Amino acid sequence: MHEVPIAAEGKLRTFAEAGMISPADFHLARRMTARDEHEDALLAFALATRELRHGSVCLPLAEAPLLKAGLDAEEGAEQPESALEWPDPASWHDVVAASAAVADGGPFTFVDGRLYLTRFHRQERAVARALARRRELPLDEGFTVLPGGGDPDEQQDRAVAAALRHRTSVITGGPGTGKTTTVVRIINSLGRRRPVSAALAAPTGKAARQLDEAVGAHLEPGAVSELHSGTLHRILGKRVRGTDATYHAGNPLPYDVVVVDETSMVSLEHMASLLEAVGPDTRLVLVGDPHQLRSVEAGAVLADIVANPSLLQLGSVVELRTNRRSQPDITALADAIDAGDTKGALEVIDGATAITWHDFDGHSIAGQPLFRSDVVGTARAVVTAAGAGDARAALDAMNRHRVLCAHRVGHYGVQGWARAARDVIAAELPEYGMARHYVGQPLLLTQNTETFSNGDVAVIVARDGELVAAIDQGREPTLVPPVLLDDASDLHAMTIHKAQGGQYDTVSVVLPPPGSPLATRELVYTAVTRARTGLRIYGSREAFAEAVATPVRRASGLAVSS
Ligand SMILES: Nc1ncnc2c1ncn2[C@@H]1O[C@H](COP(=O)(O)OP(=O)(O)OP(=O)(O)O)[C@@H](O)[C@H]1O
Repeated sequence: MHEVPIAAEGKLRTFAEAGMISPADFHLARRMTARDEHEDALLAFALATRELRHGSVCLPLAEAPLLKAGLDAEEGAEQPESALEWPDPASWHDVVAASAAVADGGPFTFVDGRLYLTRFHRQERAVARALARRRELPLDEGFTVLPGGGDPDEQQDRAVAAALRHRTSVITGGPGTGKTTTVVRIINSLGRRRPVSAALAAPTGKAARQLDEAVGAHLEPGAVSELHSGTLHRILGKRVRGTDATYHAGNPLPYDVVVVDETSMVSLEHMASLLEAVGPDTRLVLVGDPHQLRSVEAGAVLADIVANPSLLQLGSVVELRTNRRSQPDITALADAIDAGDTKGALEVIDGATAITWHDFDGHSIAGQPLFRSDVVGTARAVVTAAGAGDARAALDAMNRHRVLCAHRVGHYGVQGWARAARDVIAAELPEYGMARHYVGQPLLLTQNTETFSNGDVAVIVARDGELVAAIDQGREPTLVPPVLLDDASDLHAMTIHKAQGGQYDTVSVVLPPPGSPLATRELVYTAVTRARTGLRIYGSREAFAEAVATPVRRASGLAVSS
């Protein structure tokens, strides 16, 4: 049974009962519109705020009847969605267009059949305008593409050439396709003429650090005069959330080149701030994998640009396709998932040696023999290294195997699988999990502080007879007293969302149950591409097929504008 706002009547009540709008959507829509607002207009406004919550920038009104019950729907709907009575399309359009809420200065904006919250429409226009301005900038023909050190790769050559030639370029590709390698070549090629100042940005502190390490280690001497790296927030000079950025149109970023990694996770709002702050003389290189899960907040600008490359100059969007890191079966599976080819994906799974399928219906996690050996083997290696005080080796051992779940709670979720893992390990390793902190304890940090970022990983190690927490921050882990990590969560399992940007030798993916609103193509793609050499999939074939057939819909005007 879905929560239904008491004040909802008539059509709004029916839609709330069906899980199509939440009480928050209803109240927000009501608060922003007139008391006597037409019922159908109110429905459109409530659906637009719901879609925003789910990551879309706008609601294309004509597509509203295709919407499914909310992502936060946990149980079956009282009213099946199919029984809902949608307003007649033409009169619905007219009623919304006539509402005072979409008039100039109103809280909503209705253009070309797309209904926005005005704030997001403004951000989208700002992104579109900035991209259009940058599309008019001259091409730079004078740079020479430096050869890469590895095997010939035509796409990588094209990507380097595109970034040298165009002020704005986009380099896409899955894990291991050479995105970082290409960024190094771009900066080295630019630096041949004169040393360049460069900023390396990413949506998370962890991704920014990884980029900094991977790129910094391979730059040619003298290629850069200055190299800054950090979260997009930090690079823009936003110290605290909500405060004004140091860099903006009136005070542009002082770099020759700005590289943004993991751009798929950048929201519309952050992209608007970034584009505003990048001056015409600064080269902008957006790097990422548009097939992954999107940003938590609204917008999917990277995917929009890939869907509508005319937003940029011709030839400035390049896709890298050769994965040199992951085992070929895993790459083949990722390709089939990405293509929405369920049958092909299942064939890859059945014929693969590196991938195993395990039917799981929500019962007896601990009864899965491979799960037992995966988690016990990993824990044994972590505990041995941690007991010997070798923090680096303990953290590396943690990357041997990772359990990734779609859900947070329940039998299919992180909670259930982490508990099962702890129990299975504790039965084999004495003292394991017996205290608040113990040798070999794997932790996921959930806060941003001066020392560490949300998403960082740590392990408890023994040093000189005491327990210390070693945070994985590059080659040299940072050591802190465990008490500083009191908010950390147990890392015997983690969500697929949190695993974005990371890779592990072997990954156990726990699919959501059939019918879960979380089951999407991007979720499964993100999960399987976290694996380098081995992949176990726990779930039902029905749930897998359902997810592969369900690409995430994120509506925006950018993807369709010209
Ligand atoms: N042309 C090439 N020839 C040989 N090896 C290559 C080539 N390009 C990349 N590699 C190697 O493939 C591996 C993956 O490359 P890289 O780290 O650049 O990929 P990526 O797309 O940035 O991966 P991720 O998204 O996971 O960070 C690295 O070990 C890199 O050295």
